[in-house]
Amino acid sequence: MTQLVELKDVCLSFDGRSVLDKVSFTLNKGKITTLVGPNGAGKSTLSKLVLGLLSPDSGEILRRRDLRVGYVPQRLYLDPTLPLTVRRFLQLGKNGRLSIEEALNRVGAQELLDNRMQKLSGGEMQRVLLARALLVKPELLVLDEPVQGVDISGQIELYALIGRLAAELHCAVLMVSHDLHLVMASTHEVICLNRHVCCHGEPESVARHPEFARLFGRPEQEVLAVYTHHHHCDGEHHHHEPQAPVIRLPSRKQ
Ligand SMILES: Nc1ncnc2c1ncn2[C@@H]1O[C@H](COP(=O)(O)OP(=O)(O)OP(=O)(O)O)[C@@H](O)[C@H]1O
Repeated sequence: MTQLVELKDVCLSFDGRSVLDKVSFTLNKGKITTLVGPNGAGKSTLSKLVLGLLSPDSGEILRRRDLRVGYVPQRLYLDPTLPLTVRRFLQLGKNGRLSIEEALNRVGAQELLDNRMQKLSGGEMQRVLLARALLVKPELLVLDEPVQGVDISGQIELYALIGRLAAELHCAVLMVSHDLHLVMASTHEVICLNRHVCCHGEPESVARHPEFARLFGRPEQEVLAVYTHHHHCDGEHHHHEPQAPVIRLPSRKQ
């Protein structure tokens, strides 16, 4: 079965204020789905519904039985005075399906094993959080802003890494992102959310959708080149290379 989670007409209010209205979509094995939308659009809330941390007021969420889920939360508070190494941090979440070493290897962060968590750079921290999410050998990865605190080239690398992990583990990914520019090359589907689903589909079609333009600005206002990665195989080596922009998108205006 490729379908892992299905949301049907999900609604949720906080204190009488509607935050999500009739949201429906499915998450499938091997597919990366990205939620984009402005601040307060309900992206994190929707991720928590998918994870089962919140329940909808109405509508249905069908999850495959015993689904293994890895989660990278939007915020992680670490006591700056706590002497916590990466190894110890990962041991706290360990459940034995993947070793700590293998999880770190998969995210290219094996050399961080004995580093202090509080001393990690933004990109290193995100890799360690991804490694923690991999320990369960997830069938679904839920990543709430997995590139936050990372510079542009680091973001491109992280998105490429997430794409590789989804393919290697053949897992579904639900990712929250603030914008579509850099995530485009690594996602199969985009859901543009503003409390309801404004538009939904392949990244190129969402980028051209009038609702997306209304939320994020018009292409003529300011444009940003989009990174796309191309696969080159010369028989021995497999490369991922940044290429010239193939599509120009509006920058987000708030
Ligand atoms: N536990 C809660 N109680 C009350 N209101 C909440 C709660 N959690 C979220 N909200 C509200 O729900 C709305 C959606 O919040 P959410 O964090 O899901 O948005 P988001 O799209 O992830 O935003 P951002 O991009 O800023 O992270 C916001 O107005 C927020 O204040």
